[in-house]
Amino acid sequence: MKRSRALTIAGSDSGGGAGIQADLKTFTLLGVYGTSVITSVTAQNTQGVFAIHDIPTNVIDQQIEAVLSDIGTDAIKIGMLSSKEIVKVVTEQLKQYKDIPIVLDPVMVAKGGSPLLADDAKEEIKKELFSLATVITPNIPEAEVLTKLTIKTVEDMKKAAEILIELGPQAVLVKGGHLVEEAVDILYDGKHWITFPGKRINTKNTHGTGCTYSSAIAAELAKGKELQKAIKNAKEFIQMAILGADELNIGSGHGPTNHWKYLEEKGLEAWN
Ligand SMILES: Nc1ncnc2c1ncn2[C@@H]1O[C@H](COP(=O)(O)OP(=O)(O)OP(=O)(O)O)[C@@H](O)[C@H]1O
Ligand SMILES: Cc1ncc(CO)c(N)n1
Repeated sequence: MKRSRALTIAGSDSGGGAGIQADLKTFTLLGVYGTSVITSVTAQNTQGVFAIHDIPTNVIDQQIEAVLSDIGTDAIKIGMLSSKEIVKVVTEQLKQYKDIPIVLDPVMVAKGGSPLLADDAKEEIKKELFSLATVITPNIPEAEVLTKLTIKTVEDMKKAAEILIELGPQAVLVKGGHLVEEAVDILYDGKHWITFPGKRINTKNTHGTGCTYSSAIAAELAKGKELQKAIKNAKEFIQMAILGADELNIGSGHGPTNHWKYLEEKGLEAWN
C-alpha cells in the first residue's frame, strides 16, 4: 500500500516522549511513513534535560538533502532548532520546496523550564522561517515571547495571532494548553477565526504534547487534508493521548502522552 510521507526536523529526546521520537511515533500511528532530520541530541527524561548537543550544520544540511533528494515528503514538521546557524541552514534548504506544507512549532523551553533555543535564534526564526510556514503553532509562553504581550485569555490569544500573522505564515494556531480553565486552541489565517475547543485534562503527564500535536497536524496534511480538518483530527489525537497518559505511567516526572490511544479508539480508520 502506498503511504504518504512526513518529515520531522527536530531534536532527539532520549526519553522518547517529545522531539523526533514523539513525531515518528505519531506519523506511524496516523499511517504515514516518517523520515527525520536530527538538529540536536538531548539527554532527557521525564524529570528534565541534562545535556544538549547540537548537530553540525553541514550534517543537518546533508540529512535534509538525503531525505528530500530521494524519498521526498508530503509535509514537514519543524520542532527544536537550537541555534541561529541551525535556523539558517534549515531556512536555506526549505526555500527550495515552497509547495510542501510546513508545520512550524517554535519550540523554546522543555516542560521543566530548560531552554531549547538560543535568544538570537528566536529573531532568526521570526525573520526568516515564519514566512515559509503553512501554520505556526506557538503555545502561550512562546506567543508571549514572540509578541511581547501578556496572554491570559482567549481574547489575548487572538491579539497575539493578529501580530504573528503579520510575520508571514499562512496561518497561526495559538495553543491554549497553558490556560487555566480549558485547553482551547485558536486558528487565524488573517481573515477567519476558528476555535478548537478542548476539555482541560488534569494530569502531570503532558511531556511532548506540543511535539505530538504539531506532528499529528503534519501527518494529516501529508495525507492531503485541508488545514482545518488536519487540526481537528490532530486535536482529537492529542486529547486522547493526554487522556490515556496516566495509564502509561512512564518515568517519575512529567511522563509522555499515550500515542496509541487514538489508534486504539479509531481502529485503522486512523490511517485514512
Ligand atoms: N492538560 C491538558 N488538557 C487538555 N489538553 C491539553 C492539556 N495540555 C495541553 N493540551 C493541548 O495539547 C496541545 C498542545 O498544547 P501545549 O500548549 O501543551 O503545547 P506545548 O506547551 O508546546 O507542549 P510541549 O512544549 O510540552 O511539547 C494543545 O491542543 C493543547 O490545547
Ligand atoms: C527534543 C525536544 N523537542 C521539543 C521539546 C518540547 O517539549 C522537548 N522537550 N525536547
